[in-house]
Amino acid sequence: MTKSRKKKAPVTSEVISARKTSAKSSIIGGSSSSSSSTPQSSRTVIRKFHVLLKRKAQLEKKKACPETSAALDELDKEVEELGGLAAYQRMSSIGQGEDRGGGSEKVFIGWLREMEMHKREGSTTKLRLLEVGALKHDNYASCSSWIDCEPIDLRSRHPAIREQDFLRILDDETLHQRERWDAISLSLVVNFVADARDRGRMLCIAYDMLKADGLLFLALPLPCVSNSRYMTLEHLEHLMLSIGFAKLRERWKVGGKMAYWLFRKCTLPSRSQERAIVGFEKKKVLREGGQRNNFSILLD
Ligand SMILES: C[S@@+](CC[C@H](N)C(=O)[O-])C[C@H]1O[C@@H](n2cnc3c(N)ncnc32)[C@H](O)[C@@H]1O
Repeated sequence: MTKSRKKKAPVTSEVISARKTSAKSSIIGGSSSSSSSTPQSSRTVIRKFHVLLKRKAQLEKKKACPETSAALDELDKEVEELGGLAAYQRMSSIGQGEDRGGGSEKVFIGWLREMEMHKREGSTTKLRLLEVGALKHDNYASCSSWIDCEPIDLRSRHPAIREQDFLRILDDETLHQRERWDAISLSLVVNFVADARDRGRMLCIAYDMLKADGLLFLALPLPCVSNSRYMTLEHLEHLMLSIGFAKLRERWKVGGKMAYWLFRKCTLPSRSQERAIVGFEKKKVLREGGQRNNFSILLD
């Protein structure tokens, strides 16, 4: 008897392999059609994107053959019909505003104020912030007297947003990005990356780019940590520590949609200054149950 496979509900988090040039060109080249902009329709479009782009990322990992290539073309067409990354970004900005009562930056700014970072006001050096995955260019405009923000994204929606793949930022040596930033924001970006090892790599790149004691703001959809087979709040905290990030703040509520953390870059504990990846290089089931999602972050 054949076992009927139950379709898993898509996790809002597991999205596309935007890193890949092929993916980038097809997704970014979207025609920005797409539906109306009610919160409900924006969520539907986002969900459709996530499903399509996750399938695309899975196919891209397969060995090249005519069937795979035809299936990829078909997926590209469907993504294109939805409007490409342009439509995804537009819908994200609508949906997120509604769901969260504004952008994540409000949480981050609140924490920075609590830590009296705004008292840099009047001093000659502003807090240098790299905002990765910026839908808007002016999220931190209200703090421009003490925050100097550089927004970047895979696809820029404004001339002030630099088009840059964060996963490739260190390849460009002319930028001298290493240990240059006081703070980095990764809000709903890590979960956008389809590959678990690329997610880990993203966090390690953030570590390398921060100055000593620099701050990392991380925001994820809560189910990524509250309902994943492979991830718990505690596991995330341990993983971050093994990269070299100590938790300063955390915010989420039971039944909520979002989870936020603030980490401080600390000196790596081992003598060789290498990351301790033991326990984080392979997926391990941490939660049983049928209705779980598969979100994970791996280090190598
Ligand atoms: C869901 S939106 C989140 C936007 C915003 N940060 C927020 O919290 O509302 C994710 C954004 O991250 C961008 N993004 C994803 N991967 C990226 C990467 N590797 N480098 C730069 N931007 C990336 C996407 O293009 C998209 O605009």
